[in-house]
Amino acid sequence: MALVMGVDSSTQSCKVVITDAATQTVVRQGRASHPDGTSVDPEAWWRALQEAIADAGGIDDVEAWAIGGQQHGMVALDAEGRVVRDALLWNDTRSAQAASDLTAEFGAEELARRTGLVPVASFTITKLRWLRDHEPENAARVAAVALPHDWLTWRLRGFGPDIESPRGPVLDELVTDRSDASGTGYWDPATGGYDRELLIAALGHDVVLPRVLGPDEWVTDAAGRRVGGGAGDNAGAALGLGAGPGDVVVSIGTSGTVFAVSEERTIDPTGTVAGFADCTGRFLPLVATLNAARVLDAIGRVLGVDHAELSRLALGAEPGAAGLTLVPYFEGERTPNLPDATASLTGMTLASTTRENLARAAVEGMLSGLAAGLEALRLLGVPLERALLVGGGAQSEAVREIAPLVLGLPVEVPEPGEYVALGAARQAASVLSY
Ligand SMILES: Nc1ncnc2c1ncn2[C@@H]1O[C@H](COP(=O)(O)OP(=O)(O)O)[C@@H](O)[C@H]1O
Ligand SMILES: O=C(CO)[C@@H](O)[C@H](O)COP(=O)(O)O
Repeated sequence: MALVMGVDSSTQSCKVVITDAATQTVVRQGRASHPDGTSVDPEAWWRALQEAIADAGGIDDVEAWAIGGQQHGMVALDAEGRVVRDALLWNDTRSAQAASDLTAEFGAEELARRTGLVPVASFTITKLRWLRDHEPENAARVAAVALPHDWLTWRLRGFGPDIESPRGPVLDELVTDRSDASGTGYWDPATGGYDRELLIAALGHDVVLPRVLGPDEWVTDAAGRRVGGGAGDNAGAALGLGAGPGDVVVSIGTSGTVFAVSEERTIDPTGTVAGFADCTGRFLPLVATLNAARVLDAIGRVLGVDHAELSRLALGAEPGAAGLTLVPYFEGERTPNLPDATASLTGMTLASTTRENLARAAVEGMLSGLAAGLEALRLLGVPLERALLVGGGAQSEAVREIAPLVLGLPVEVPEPGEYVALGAARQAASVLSY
């Protein structure tokens, strides 16, 4: 039996699955936590990856691997391969002004046409502009820019700055895949090439960027094993789920995302739908919100209850929560683009202000952002027949029951599983020709 490893290095944790390459059956798995915060030292992800691999029983018997991960984070490296500063994550909104500046300089339509994206603070290009404007000395030291999954792939292949990495800082060995490259804001989904003019406009100078591996391309690690190009986490989930035409994946993790696999690339000059690529050679129109599973975590904390009790409370209230409405912009918001917004609770009367209604308003408010995303996909002509609900928030019974009402689509909840890591494992199996 040939074994392969797939990884999901997500916002909150690192998950590893080791599967039978022929059947995709999970043989072993492991996980480790990531630190909180929107600005993180990538070394913490590297330690978590090693911990999760150890938790999964090691990879000595694995023949190929691939890593999926949270998208967009800026991992800036100097000429020696050292990280220049903590990575700015997809949910760090400090680059909101940089996003507006870049949009003003090039125009939303042109950027959507050239990259599939209209900049918001989540995208890597805005983080590079922020670095140029706010930390010019750090910006000047940047020799390469990678994304979280690119950097971890590079480290696990045996590259890196220190004696721990005997293969040395070979920046040209950085690789990525189409899906994550398409979230940078300086990659063109039409040509599959980087848009260096935009990169230079953002950072101020040219740098090494990871080579974009095609769906069946692979590199090797220090042990000679095949390594796939990996994936952004959403594209990884689409692959792991085997999502097809008519399916829309609704993922409730730290981010809320709705996305579909499409044969055609999408261009949305309003910026609501990101015109990402997937990791199989197709496209992945996607809408993302900054406020998803943590909305439930926050309201659970306020009510002093765990997830199970929060769910029970929410299901004890009527639809509409007697008019209590939570607009859950706790971390600002990305869709709609309101980086400085805060959350609000309205419709409070003596009658409506109950624990049950507050729990229900949290679930309904969080899902409403995703329903707006579905509508935006529908307006772009993406066929939507059923929703596949995944991510940590999908473990909530209340979310599962209320989702069809708010989303207005039949909702299927696949067997609980680490679909991003499973997608990465599927890619690893395919580079072994399974
Ligand atoms: N039963 C549950 N009900 C609601 N939320 C849950 C439940 N179980 C886990 N979560 C939440 O799901 C989130 C983690 O989901 P995950 O998809 O792994 O996130 P990410 O991919 O962003 O790291 C956490 O915020 C966690 O509290
Ligand atoms: O920014 C996006 C997609 O554009 C997010 O989906 C990130 O990729 C983080 O994902 P999770 O860790 O929340 O799953």
